[in-house]
Amino acid sequence: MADPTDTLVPFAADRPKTRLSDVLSPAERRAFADAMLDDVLAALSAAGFRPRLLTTEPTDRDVPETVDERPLSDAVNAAVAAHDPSPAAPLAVVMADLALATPRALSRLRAPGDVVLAAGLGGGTNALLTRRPEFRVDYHGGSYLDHLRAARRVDASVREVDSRLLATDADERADLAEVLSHGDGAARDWLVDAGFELDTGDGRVSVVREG
Ligand SMILES: Nc1nc2c(ncn2[C@@H]2O[C@H](COP(=O)(O)OP(=O)(O)OP(=O)(O)O)[C@@H](O)[C@H]2O)c(=O)[nH]1
Ligand SMILES: C[C@H](OP(=O)(O)O)C(=O)O
Repeated sequence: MADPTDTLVPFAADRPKTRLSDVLSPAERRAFADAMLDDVLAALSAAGFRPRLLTTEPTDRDVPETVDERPLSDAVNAAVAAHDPSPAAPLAVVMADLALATPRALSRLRAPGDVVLAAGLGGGTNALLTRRPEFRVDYHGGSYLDHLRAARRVDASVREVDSRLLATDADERADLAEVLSHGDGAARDWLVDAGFELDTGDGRVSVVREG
């Protein structure tokens, strides 16, 4: 087993998954976000990562956590600076809504390189690992390309991890079909218990909610 890799897991505990407001109530969005976080933390631990929540408000989880109310990028960059990453002590950042992430897929973040990036659908950055103290994150608004540029600015080598399992984050209604189709953890169970089913009509599979 590789040395435990310190890993930040950003978690918007106070206002999760607003883009799912069309299908979930505020309480349901928090419950679904918690279920996905359960899955991510389990997969990280199974892969030898040492997670620390970077949360907007305290949680009652048995996981080390840092509470930081600042916007996502500011909070993550402060934690990166405090960690001072190096090849001997890399730092990973893995989003809490990667409902399909497996230990095998997450282990690919340990690829060689100064900065390892796993893209998210829609131009985001769902997971990364940095071995360079100068690298800083810039989330939202097509962050994947921003992170490629940020790596170049500090002359950091980049390894890109092409993984459907890491690229799938549950942001919008259409993503729920991916979780129902391919998930096998708490997030999928939550959707089934909430009455979601696959709608296998013509074209791409979507979801319907019974009851
Ligand atoms: N600590 C912290 N985490 C955040 C913040 N915003 C988002 N996150 C987390 O970062 C990851 C990616 O977040 P997004 O998909 O952009 O936002 P989200 O809150 O999950 O969903 P939306 O509200 O629909 O944008 C998720 O794990 C979020 O919980 C923030 O301001 N602070
Ligand atoms: C955090 C953000 O997620 P998105 O807004 O792309 O879902 C990003 O990956 O830059």
